[in-house]
Amino acid sequence: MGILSVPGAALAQDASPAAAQAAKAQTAKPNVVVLATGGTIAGAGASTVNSATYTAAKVPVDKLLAGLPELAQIANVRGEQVFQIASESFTNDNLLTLAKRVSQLAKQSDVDGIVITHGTDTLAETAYFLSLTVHTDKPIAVVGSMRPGTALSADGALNLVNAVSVAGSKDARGKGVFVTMNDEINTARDVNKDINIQTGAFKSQWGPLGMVVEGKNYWFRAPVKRHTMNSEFNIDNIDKLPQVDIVYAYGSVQPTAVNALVDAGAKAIVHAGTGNGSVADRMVKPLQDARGKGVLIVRSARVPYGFVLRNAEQPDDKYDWVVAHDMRPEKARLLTMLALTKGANTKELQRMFWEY
Ligand SMILES: NC(=O)CC[C@H](N)C(=O)O
Repeated sequence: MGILSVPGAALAQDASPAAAQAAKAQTAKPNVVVLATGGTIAGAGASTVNSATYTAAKVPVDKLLAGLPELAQIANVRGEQVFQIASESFTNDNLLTLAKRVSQLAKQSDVDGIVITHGTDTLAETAYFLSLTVHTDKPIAVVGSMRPGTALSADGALNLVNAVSVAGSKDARGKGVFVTMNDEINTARDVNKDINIQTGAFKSQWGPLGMVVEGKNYWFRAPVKRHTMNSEFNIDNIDKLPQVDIVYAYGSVQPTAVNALVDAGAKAIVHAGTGNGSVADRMVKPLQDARGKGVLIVRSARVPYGFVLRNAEQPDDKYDWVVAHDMRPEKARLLTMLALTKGANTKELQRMFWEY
């Protein structure tokens, strides 16, 4: 019998073997908490043809869950409204609040898995932050949608059902934090929003871990990088994140932004370089000067795929710079902030970029 066809609790009154089995299946259902933060998955548009023109973060979590009776067949689900915002407005404080709540819930014996509903714009950042900071082997699935629930072919309902299904499954334990959208199970570390108008928006350059179909997970690989239980960062011990900013490279770029950010107190600057993390000739000295003032310099690339090699393009050893490996600038920023909470130097930060 498929997981979606387990009979309801009402049968538990009946003493027949089938009813007893059904009652057992009922009590054996995992307990999954859905933490809602907003985004399109909680969005609403004026008409069914509004797939891209709508207001995000409108529908409260209880209404979202009530609209999906399928969830009750998979898990005992309850919701909590943590925020109701569009994810481009997420702040470091939002990350801390959310991760601390996830960590608290993960410690509860009556919680088997956690789902976070989230706007898609910064969803991959939040997922990576959770995978770096929450110490648990319980599955955490971060999910959003590309179309509001009011649109034709809305994707949120199935994405959410799949997220609950993955978060409630035993075979997802110990595999970290996932992004479950468009039937794929991607690992938080690798996944990014690569398309801004289609439902297949989330991609990992190293491929998905697996797929979830009709309530069953099909795994093809597992993450090899450090996460959750094996992370040296623990959200329970982090109350503040340092200022780390990103400087974007482009033709004719000038040092204005780097200098302003150093003056504004940035503790590290992630340089989103061209190509293989290359740095314009006129930017090298300002970045070296920033490093001279104690600011960490992380060389990443604005190119979405591939990775940045140490001492290629720039003499990182000589300048005491760090390379972000395959981390996109916005994810490199998160790891750098966390490293700084531990007082990491450039050598330690570089080690972290290889390991996480
Ligand atoms: N598809 C979405 O969720 C995008 C909506 C909004 N920009 C957000 O990230 O919350």
